[in-house]
Amino acid sequence: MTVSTEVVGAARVGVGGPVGSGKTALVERLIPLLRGEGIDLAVITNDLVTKEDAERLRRSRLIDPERVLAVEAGACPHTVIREDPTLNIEAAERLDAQFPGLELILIESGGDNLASTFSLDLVDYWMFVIDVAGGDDIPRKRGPGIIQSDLLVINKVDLAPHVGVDLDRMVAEAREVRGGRPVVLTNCRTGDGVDGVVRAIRDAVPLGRQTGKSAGSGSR
Ligand SMILES: Nc1nc2c(ncn2[C@@H]2O[C@H](COP(=O)(O)OP(=O)(O)OP(=O)(O)O)[C@@H](O)[C@H]2O)c(=O)[nH]1
Repeated sequence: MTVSTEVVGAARVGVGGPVGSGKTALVERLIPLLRGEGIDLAVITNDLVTKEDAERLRRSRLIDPERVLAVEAGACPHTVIREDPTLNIEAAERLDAQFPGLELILIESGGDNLASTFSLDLVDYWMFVIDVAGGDDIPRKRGPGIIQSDLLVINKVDLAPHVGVDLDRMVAEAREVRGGRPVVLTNCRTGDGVDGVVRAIRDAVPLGRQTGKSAGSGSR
């Protein structure tokens, strides 16, 4: 049997995590690094009832403002990335149609709780961003975002000494509950560690979305 591998759009990478963990800050750091690697990029943001994150990215001038689309998620941020991702899928298809050759779309979820996950109908790969100020017991709580994500990003490592967090223990526990799947440490204030997120994406996600085979870690 011949398997078709026609490219039908950009690869889609989800960025989820609790409120204020640094998802937008991470996206702001990822954009120049990914573009610097020559990747044709766009971004979708999800906010509750505003377009604030999209407007922040457009204002930043890190990327052509037309390449940033906003989805208003309503009361339940996880609904539009998991139970019914239609709005996000439509936004991704609009970007694919508007920018032929688009290779990668970052889809930032609205801030949610430790249980939020992405539908593999929407994304090829997703990361979950937590921060050390949320407490070093967060990995031990084994929320689905922490366990199931393709990549766990522990952000705000600069704050560890200020909030009494034992970073080594936090990372060890995160690795243990994730069964060895990747964990990256970042400081999105300075950009430290963000190159590790780029490497993880590049290692796991074929650019462009292909029919006939599953991309990244999940099939859609
Ligand atoms: N010290 C420190 N602050 C950070 C870091 N990353 C983000 N912040 C700050 O944390 C706050 C929240 O960052 P955002 O990027 O808005 O977080 P978010 O996850 O997108 O927030 P929501 O979309 O509201 O869920 C901001 O004041 C950032 O400046 C970091 O690595 N270190």
